[in-house]
Amino acid sequence: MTAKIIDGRAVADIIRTECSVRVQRLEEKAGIRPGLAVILVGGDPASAVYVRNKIRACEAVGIHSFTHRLAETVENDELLGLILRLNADPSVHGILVQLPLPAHIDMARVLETIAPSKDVDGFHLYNVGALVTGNTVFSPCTPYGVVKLLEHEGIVVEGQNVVVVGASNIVGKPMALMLMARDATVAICHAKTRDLAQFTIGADILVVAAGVPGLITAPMVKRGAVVIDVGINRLGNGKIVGDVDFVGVSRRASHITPVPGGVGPMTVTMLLVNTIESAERLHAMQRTAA
Ligand SMILES: Nc1nc(=O)c2c([nH]1)NC[C@@H]1CN(c3ccc(C(=O)N[C@@H](CCC(=O)O)C(=O)O)cc3)C=[N+]21
Repeated sequence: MTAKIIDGRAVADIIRTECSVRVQRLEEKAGIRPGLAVILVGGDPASAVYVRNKIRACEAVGIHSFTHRLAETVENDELLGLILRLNADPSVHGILVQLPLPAHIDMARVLETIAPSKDVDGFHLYNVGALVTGNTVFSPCTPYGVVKLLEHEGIVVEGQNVVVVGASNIVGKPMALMLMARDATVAICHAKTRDLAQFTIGADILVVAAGVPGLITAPMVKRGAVVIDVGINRLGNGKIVGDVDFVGVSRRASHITPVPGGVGPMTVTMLLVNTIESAERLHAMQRTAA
């Protein structure tokens, strides 16, 4: 068997076109342009590239972007003060603080200061709780992107055995919750899991977000499985690879996502979707209040 390669850029393009239409409609009906504020602390080159990509993606669909670059040495209070001002700014519908943050910054405090109604990453505890209980406000962008990729490929989740490798707050845990909400049977594996292969071999759908290049090899994958690779690892030679041995696993899986060009472009796209949804929701709330 040779797997179908799921083209994340193509699906992202379709959704971005839908985004442009929604932005235009909001402009015509309500005179509102969705706005996203991105806060970047420090000069990490990878973060700078990601932020630039997010800004470019916003502009392409007509979302207003506001970038705030703060020094590596910024004090907690200054960052928190900026967030409070953005919370109160009616032209801002989404606030994203690029992670990771420098060690002296209290990340939990930062995430809890973002107004839940503008938390387009879905990292605020309120939004985490909403996701757990099935009252989702904002789905975290990467797992949301995976769900949309599966939908676009016509891959049924209900009743399937899904294994998520990686238990981070940003990907693994919300991914498991979102798939449970869609009636999959979900197991989560992590760095302390004994005999990882014993779990992965049973997966109809295998989602890998461990950050370990080459972690998943062909013998660990069931024939005909759907394999979603969330990993992004930069090797010594500058090459970017996922967590899955793409060539080997392609011979066993029915579908596989490449890196780059798989989940990554979807992450940015779902940020756009969340920002537009936020603008629509905040606008509807203001009308109710008026
Ligand atoms: N508050 C916050 N929210 C985030 O969503 C967030 C973050 N912080 N910190 C960093 C991670 C990483 N992330 C990616 C987004 C897009 C690609 C992406 O577009 N990748 C392309 C290009 C890969 C490349 O060439 O580097 C691809 O996979 O095809 C990757 C990674 C969002 N993150």
